[in-house]
Amino acid sequence: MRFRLGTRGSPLALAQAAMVRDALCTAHGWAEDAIETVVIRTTGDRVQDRALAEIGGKALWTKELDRALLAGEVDACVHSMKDVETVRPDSIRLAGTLPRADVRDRLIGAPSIDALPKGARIGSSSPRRRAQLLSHRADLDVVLFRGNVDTRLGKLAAGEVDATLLAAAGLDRLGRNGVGSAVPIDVMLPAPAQGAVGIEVRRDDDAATRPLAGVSHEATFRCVLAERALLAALRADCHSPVGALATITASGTLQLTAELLDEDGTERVTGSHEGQDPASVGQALAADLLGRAPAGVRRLFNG
Ligand SMILES: NCc1[nH]cc(CCC(=O)O)c1CC(=O)O
Repeated sequence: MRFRLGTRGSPLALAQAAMVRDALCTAHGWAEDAIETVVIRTTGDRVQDRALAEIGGKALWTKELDRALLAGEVDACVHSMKDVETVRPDSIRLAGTLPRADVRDRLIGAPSIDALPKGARIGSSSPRRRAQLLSHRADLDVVLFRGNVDTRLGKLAAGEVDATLLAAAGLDRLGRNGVGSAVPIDVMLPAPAQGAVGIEVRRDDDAATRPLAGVSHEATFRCVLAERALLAALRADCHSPVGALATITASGTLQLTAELLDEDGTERVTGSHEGQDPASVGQALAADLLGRAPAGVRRLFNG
C-alpha cells in the first residue's frame, strides 16, 4: 500500500514525520517507499514576527493540514500534540501517539533559573513559560521570541537575549541532545501534551486508522487525552498560562497534575487528580482548579 503522511515543513516537523514513517515500516514490515511524506505549508510557518497568541492561535498550524486531510490529499497528519487546538473538527480523530519523549523544558544560556543574573532578558513567546519564569523570578525580563528551534538558538547566539527555554523533546529530535539544562518539572510543569507526537486521520477512514493503532503507545495516548480534556474543560486557549502533566502509575492509574497562573505569575493555583478515564480525570481537575483559582487566574479561563 502507499500511505501519504502530511506534515509541516519545519526541521522538527520533518523529523517527527520520519519517526512516524519508521514506526509504521518497522511495525508492519513496509518498505520505506510505502510511505510518502507530503509537506504542507501553514500560515504559522509564514508568520514569524508576532506572538502566536496574537495572530490567531494554534489553528494557524493545523488549518492547512486539516484541509489536506479532509480533501483526501493525505491519509494522516503528524502533529506536535501541544500545538493542536483543543477542539477538533468532528470529522478528524487522533489515531495514535508515539511514545512520549522527555517532557521537560530546557533552559539555554544558564545552568538554572536561579543562576540567571538579576534582570536577565529571557526570550519566550509562551504565556506559560513567561508566567512560570516570573513566578520564580519576578526580576526577569521576558521578551517576545519566535521562530523555529534553530532560529531561536541563532538569536540567542547573536546575543538578542541572555537565555531562552525550549522543549527538550524538540531539541533531542533535532540531534541537539547536549543543548541546555533541563528544568525540573516541579519548577516548570510542561505544556499539556508536550513531548507527544500524534497522528490524526479522517474519522471514517478505517484503512488509515488500523496501521496507526499498531504503532500507538497506549500510556502516552491516555496521558495526552487527559491533558487535553483538562484544557477543553478550562476552555483554555494559547493565551492561557497552563502547565499540565499526566503519568500512569505501575498499577495503571492515571495521575494528572496541573497549574494555572495569571500573566505575570503573581497568582497561581495547582492541583492533582487521579482515576482511570482520561476525560473524567481532566474534567474533574479542571473543575477543582477553577473552583479554587484566585480572581486574577480565574478570569483567564473558562471562556
Ligand atoms: N510550539 C512549538 C513546539 N511544538 C512542539 C515543540 C517541541 C516538541 C514537543 O513538545 O513534542 C515545540 C518547540 C518548543 O516548544 O520548544
